[in-house]
Amino acid sequence: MGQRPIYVMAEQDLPGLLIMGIGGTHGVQESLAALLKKHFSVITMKELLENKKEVGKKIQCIFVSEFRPTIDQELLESLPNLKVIGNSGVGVDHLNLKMISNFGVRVTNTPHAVADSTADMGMALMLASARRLVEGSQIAVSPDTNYFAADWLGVEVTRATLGIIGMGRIGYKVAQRARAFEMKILYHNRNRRSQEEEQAVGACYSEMEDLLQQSDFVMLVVNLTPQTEKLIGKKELGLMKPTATLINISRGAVIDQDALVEALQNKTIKAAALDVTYPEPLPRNHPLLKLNNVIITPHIGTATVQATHMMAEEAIANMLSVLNCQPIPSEVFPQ
Ligand SMILES: O=C(O)C(=O)CO
Repeated sequence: MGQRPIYVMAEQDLPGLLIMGIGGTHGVQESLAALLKKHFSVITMKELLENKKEVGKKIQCIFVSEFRPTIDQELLESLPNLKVIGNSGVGVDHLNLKMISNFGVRVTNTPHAVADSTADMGMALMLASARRLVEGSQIAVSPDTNYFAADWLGVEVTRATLGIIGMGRIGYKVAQRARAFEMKILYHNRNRRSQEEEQAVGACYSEMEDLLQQSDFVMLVVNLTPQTEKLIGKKELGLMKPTATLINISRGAVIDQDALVEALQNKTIKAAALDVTYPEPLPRNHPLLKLNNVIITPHIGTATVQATHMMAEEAIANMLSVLNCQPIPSEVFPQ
């Protein structure tokens, strides 16, 4: 087959792309915008709102940034030529997939680009909690210099038991990392991994109950769906060891937060390390913020230079596939 000619399109001929985050471009760094501009005629929310009728017609794609903005019926009605929403990130719980598909619009996500950075975050939270990094850092910079390491004993992650709930791409990457720490790895997932995949990381499939009872660290890596909402509640927390730590890198709503506060206050479990909460950010008077056995980070699982770029690249590839009627690498369907 001969090589296809490459057409360089003039900017005005590029497909219109609306970039959505807070305030349109906010959160989409300059270099990212430059990357998107290579393939699309980039339109901000401000520009759309200034001239909905004319600008709305040009938009064929929406790039949804990590700020997870709301895409409602009114917006979709104003974009008659919209074909695809390219979500930058794997979780699409902020999108009403059924409503969007009723408009004949495809949704794509970026499961490959997020996997390493999110798995790293899970490990970082586990280590930080086990070794009391946040408390240690606060002590080290406090006016009190009269402290002893023996007062700040942590626990070792090495050779501890890790229970991974959700063994998709990210969960599996966590297992690969945990193997290097010689951890005993249990996992629970809708679908069991193949024997080869289990053996490659030394992970054993486990029922939820057993996993919760045996693990020193329980890490949540599931998607938020109606089936996983409040997956971890009072009963599940009650099954965990009093010495165990709960780590969440999925979505806040996967945990019944009131039950978690109670479990942490009553020392039903030892600690929690959360990159995600419900809502985000938590109200400043939320009881979780007052507990010293909790580490909370502001949903930064994919907040790395590399992941941000890879996510944009994966989203671009997805959106261009839709526009060019080619197989779509990562399409999300309504359940
Ligand atoms: O990819 C996502 O959806 C994330 O939230 C990563 O933290």
